[in-house]
Order: sequence, then C-alpha cells, then structure tokens
Amino acid sequence: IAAMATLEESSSSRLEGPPALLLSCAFFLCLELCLWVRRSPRAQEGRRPPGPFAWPLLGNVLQLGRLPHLTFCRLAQKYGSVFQIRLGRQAIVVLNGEATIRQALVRQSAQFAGRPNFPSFRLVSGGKSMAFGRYSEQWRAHRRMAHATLKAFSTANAPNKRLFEQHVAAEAQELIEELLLRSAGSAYLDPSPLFTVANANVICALCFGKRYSHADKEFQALLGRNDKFGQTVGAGSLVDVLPWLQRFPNPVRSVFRDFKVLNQELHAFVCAKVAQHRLTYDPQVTRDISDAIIGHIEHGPAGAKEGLSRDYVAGTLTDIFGAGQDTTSTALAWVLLLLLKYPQLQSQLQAELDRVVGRARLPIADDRASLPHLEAFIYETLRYTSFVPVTIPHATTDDVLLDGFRIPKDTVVFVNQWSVNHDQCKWKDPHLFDPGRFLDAEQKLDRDLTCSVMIFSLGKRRCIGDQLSKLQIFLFTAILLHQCSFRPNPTERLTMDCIHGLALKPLPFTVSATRRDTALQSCWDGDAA
Ligand code: HEM
Repeated sequence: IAAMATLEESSSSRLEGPPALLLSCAFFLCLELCLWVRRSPRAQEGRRPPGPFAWPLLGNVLQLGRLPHLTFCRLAQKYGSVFQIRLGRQAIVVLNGEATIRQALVRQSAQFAGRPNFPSFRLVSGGKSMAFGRYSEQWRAHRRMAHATLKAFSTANAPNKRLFEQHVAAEAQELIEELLLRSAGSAYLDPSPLFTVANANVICALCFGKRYSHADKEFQALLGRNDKFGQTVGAGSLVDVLPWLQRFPNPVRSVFRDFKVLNQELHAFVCAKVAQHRLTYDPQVTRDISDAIIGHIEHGPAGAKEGLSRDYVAGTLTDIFGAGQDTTSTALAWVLLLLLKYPQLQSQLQAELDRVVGRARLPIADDRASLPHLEAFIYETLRYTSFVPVTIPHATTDDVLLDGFRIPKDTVVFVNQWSVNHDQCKWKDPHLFDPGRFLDAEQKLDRDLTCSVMIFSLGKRRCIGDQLSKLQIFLFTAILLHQCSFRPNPTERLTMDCIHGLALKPLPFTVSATRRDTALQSCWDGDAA
C-alpha cells in the first residue's frame, strides 16, 4: 500500500486529471487480473512439479546413486509420478508409471518428442543424427525415411523378412562355432564380445552388405567402446549438465573425450562405406540400406523437398548401425546369463524347441507362434532386466500441462521405463524372474501383457528397430538353445549386478558351451558340400 501510495503521489505530480485516473484504473485492473489468474483452478493446476531440495551448483547429482532409475522409483513414491530434480543448473522432469508416461508420450506426443540441446547430442552421427536430433518438420521426414527403410529390409514383407532371417541364422551358426571352439576342453569364455560382433554383423549386412570375422581386431575395436557411448548420453550422465567438469582432469572429462573419439571413428567407418556405395550406385539395383538411403536423398524427388542434404545419408546410417548392434547384443548377454541362472528353464526351453521344431532343421521365425515358453522367457528377460531403464532424454517442444503440472518448453524429460516394468500394481512380485506370468491357464502367450512391457519407449520417439530386434533376439536365442547347452563357471557368482549407462549390461561372466547333438552339424556340412 505504501508503495502504491508513493507511486500515486509521484505520478500525480506529473500526470493530471483523466490520464492519471485512467492509469490508476488500468493498474488496479491488472492487479486484480493477476490475482484472479493466480486463484483460478487452471493456474492452480499449472504449478511446477514437486521434487527434492536441490543444492546450489550440483543440484541433486549426489542423490542419483549408481542406478538412477531406482532412485527415481523411490522419489516417485514420495513426490508422485511426475517430479522434478536438478542436475547442475539443469531442471529435469522425471516421468514414472505407465499412465503418466502414456499420457505424455502418446497423448501429448509432439510436445514430449524433443531432445535436449546437449553438446554431446550434437556430436552424434556427424551432427546429422535422427535419434539425437531435435523435433522439427525436417526431423519427422528424416525419421519416416529411416523407419521405412529399416522396416523394408527386415520385417515389412515376407521375402525380405526371409532374407533377414537368413542373415541372422548364418550369424547364429558362426557364433555357435566360435562359442564351441573357445569352449574346447571345457574352457570358459566371455560371450559378450562374440555377441557384439554377431549382432553388429546382422546390422552391417543390412546396411552395407558386409560382415566381419570374429577375429577382425579393427571391427572389435570399433564396437568395443559402446559402453562409453551409453555412459555419456544415458540419464544421469554428468557430461552435459556440469560443463565446468570439462575444465580439469576427472573421470567425466575422460568419458566425454572417449565419446568424441568413438563418434568420430564410427562416423568415419560409415562415411567410408557410403563413399564406396556412391561409386558403385546403380538406380536399378538396391543392394542394401545404404543404396536405399542414397537413392532417397540424392536421387529421389523427396530428399531435397524434405531438406535432407547428402550428409544425412551417413548420419542416418551411423544412427542405425550404432543403435542396432549394442542393444540386441546386450539383450542376448542377459538372455544367456538368465539361462545359466535357471538351468531347469534352459532344459524346458530346449524340450519345447525339440517338440516343435524337431532335430532335423533350425528354428525359424514362423515357429514363434508355436513356442510360447520361449517367447514368455524372452519377454520376461526384457521386463525383468529392463536393460534400457530410462529412454534417451527427451525435451518438451512447448509449454505443457501434465497430470496438473506445468512444464515449460525445452525442459529436459527423463522417461523411467523401469518404473513401468517393476510396478507392483501391474506385476505380481515384479522383483522375481517368472516367465510363467506371460502364459495363461492353457499355456498360451498373453499378448496384451507382452505389449505392456516397456523397453522400446512409446510415441514419436519409439525405437524404430523394435520389430527387427524382437525377431533377432528370438532367432538367436532359439538357434543357440536348439544347438547348444550352456554351463556357468562354478568359480563365479552369477549376479544380476550391472554396468550402468543408457543400457544396463551384465558384469563380465564366463560360460562353457557344448553341442547338444551332432546330427544337424553333419546336415549343414552336407549342405555346404
Ligand atoms: C532390444 C533392442 C533394442 C532396445 C531395447 C531399444 C530401445 C530403444 C529406446 C528405449 C530408444 C529411445 C526411445 C526414446 O527416446 O523415447 C530407442 C531409440 C532408437 N532405436 Fe532402439 N532399441 C533396440 C534396438 C534397436 C535396433 C536394432 C535399431 C536399429 C537397427 C534401433 C534404432 C533406434 C533408433 C534409430 C532410435 C531413435 C529413435 C528416435 O529418436 O526417434 N534400436 N531404442
């Protein structure tokens, strides 16, 4: 009141008569309007999400712990399914639980389809990444093209699906040979590097029409740095939120430096492949995904219209190659670890395969519908491990209201998929590994339940490799189990503890493989002859 009086006094000394009265009226009207807006139910709804106290400089960094998704679940119990934390000075909204995540990613899909403007994101795929690119009309065209091309070369139609299956089956057989060779004399081996090469080869064949030997050291080195990628871009990474850590030697700075190098190397590998393809490009023959993307961007009418320049060819291929090999190999590492942990399940699944497929041929995609126990085992592995616990960070593209909370444009959003797959209201004893939860009384697969496992995210940023990887994981698992039995190393403890990044990876473990019978081996040898 005193302030208003002063204002009135000083203004009346300069303004006289009706203008002063008008100004005062306008002022009180504005004041009243502000108070009304603050009191209105909509504004009450639009408050910022609650969250823990954030310390200056660090925010909630020290509370995150080694496994941020578990911290987020605990915070969600206290603050609700939408809450806010700070990492450094960066405000981050964390979404938990199926209802909230669906509301955001599906019903308000465009508003939650952005990516943060992080320095690390701008380095991916030569700066032309679709996966890490910001949401725009051009991005939509980019994604449409990448998705349609990937689908066309894997699951879109029967002949291409068959070709894809053949790639996977050939890689699975190579993998088995390597596993057996290295298990000779009951030796134990670390299977993860073999899984990485085998899965990368599947994507490499699709993208570039080429595969590499398990002995190829350069290819192994290229793939061997995947962990560093996930540690930089995963939720809870400090690289982008504490930029001052880049100024002096510390582990975060080393991770970021490795990240730059690995992105350059991966992109250079892809650029060399694209250059070779350009030299031999024939519009009449589409040999692989590289040809299809070169055709679309450089030779088709759509590329220029969509604003996709030549650089987007290598950008798209680096995205597909990068995203495609690490995730599926991690899934297989978890599959094998769980088979070792539950040997009786291994025998049951082998019995199901023998009953349905027999011993005279290898399992194929069409067997999927007749192998409910194997399918249930795979879905439970995806749910239980939730090995991509939090998606790639999202960002809001506009001011939004979610569950009554106001979230401004350009806010970073973490989507906690783990919270969906371990929700006690949805899953009975979610902490237990129980493939039977996906089977009904007649031992048929419960499709609705399998669809509600959230590991490929939802909405406009949903993984474009979801169908392909489900088929690939199925084929690898089915062929490995059909052909081999796996024994854990008795000197190691089988732990579900993991290395954290964008994907959770099992701690290194070793295994010994034996061939189940030799009948099929001689059948292959006969085919080869
Ligand atoms: C089991 C295997 C896989 C899992 C669990 C997985 C999971 C995911 C997740 C959680 C995301 C982030 C979605 C988001 O930010 O909301 C993602 C994005 C993506 N994935 Fe996958 N993925 C897998 C395999 C693949 C494969 C095989 C490919 C390609 C061959 C692929 C290509 C991509 C691409 C390009 C994106 C970026 C999509 C976008 O930003 O619009 N993924 N994936």
